[in-house]
Amino acid sequence: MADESWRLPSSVQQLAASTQEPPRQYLLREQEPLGGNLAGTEMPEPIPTIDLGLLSASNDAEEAAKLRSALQTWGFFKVSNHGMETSLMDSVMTTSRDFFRLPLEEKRKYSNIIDGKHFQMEGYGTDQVKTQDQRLDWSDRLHLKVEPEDERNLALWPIHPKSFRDDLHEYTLRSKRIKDDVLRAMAKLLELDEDCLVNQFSDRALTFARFNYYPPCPRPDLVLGIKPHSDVYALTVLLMDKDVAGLQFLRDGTWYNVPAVSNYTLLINVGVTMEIMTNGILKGPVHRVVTNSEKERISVAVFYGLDPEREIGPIAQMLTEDRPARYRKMKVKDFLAAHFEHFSRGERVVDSLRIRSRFLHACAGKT
Ligand SMILES: O=C(O)CCC(=O)C(=O)O
Ligand SMILES: [Fe+2]
Repeated sequence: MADESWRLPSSVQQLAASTQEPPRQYLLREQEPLGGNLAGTEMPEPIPTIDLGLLSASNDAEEAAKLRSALQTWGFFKVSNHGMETSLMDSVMTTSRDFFRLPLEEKRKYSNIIDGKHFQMEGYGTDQVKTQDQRLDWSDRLHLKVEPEDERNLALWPIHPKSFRDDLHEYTLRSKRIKDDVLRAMAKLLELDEDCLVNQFSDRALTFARFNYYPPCPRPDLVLGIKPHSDVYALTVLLMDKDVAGLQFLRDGTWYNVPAVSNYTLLINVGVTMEIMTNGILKGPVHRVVTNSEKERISVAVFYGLDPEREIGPIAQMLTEDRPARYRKMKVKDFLAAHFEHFSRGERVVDSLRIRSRFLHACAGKT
């Protein structure tokens, strides 16, 4: 039988502890589609920061203008005055760190590989390896479905550290309020009904939490923590490591470093689902994570997606005669499956959904 062991890469954390030479599958190729130089450029301005309290309580015009500019220029921004206590963010970070410090056998109880061979989206491990020549990321992760709540697979929710489950539950309740406030502010900017975007997320909508762990890497010049991608869901709320930087966003062909700041930061970014729903007005920015030779790094991402059983496509209120649908409709679960195929090849799923411009012109010409 053919050797299929390449489908089951070892934990990167374990690899990092035992090697000075990352294996070939982790190394950047000569021709990288989105640039092989991993040293990013400093952002030309501080990360745009939106006072969410001010924006949602009084619809402050200055904050709304800042949000518009952040969305147009970067597709991501930091939120302040968001109602999430520092102690909760600290707890989530500490619990995440404690989880990754557990012995491998303990973490493997939550493995994303079933029966030693089948990959599932949820659980502890690495990304799915689909082809033998796929470039691998220098990170491990724990990926959990948080909503719908009745679909939580608690067998994959760690019981050590003890506070893990409660912290995650509490954290995602708070994070949901932030997501709703951001969606309302975005709807206003787009001149939609205030609840138009919030209402796209029914009680069957998906929420995932992903705990990313990047061990120190002996070759940060050649190895990425996460390959370039746009997040597939609608919105991401990212809790960043306050001590170690690594995240970079691509803008006009340049990779910009998101600096680490000394207190906990919640970064919000648009994902491809939102790009499609807004008919391309909002863009899911491409980002990646670089590695660090000395320090480990942790981030916690909460992803907000739609009900997998519904269709994804531009929302009706975003379409006009001058701006017909740019993306074809598709069932959300098929769209997500297509995304994971594209991601493993370092491509963006949204490009495959685009309605070709010739067709667009033909539609625009119709009365
Ligand atoms: O670790 C980070 O800062 C970003 C992680 C990320 O891009 C993701 O989980 O999709
Ligand atoms: Fe991401």
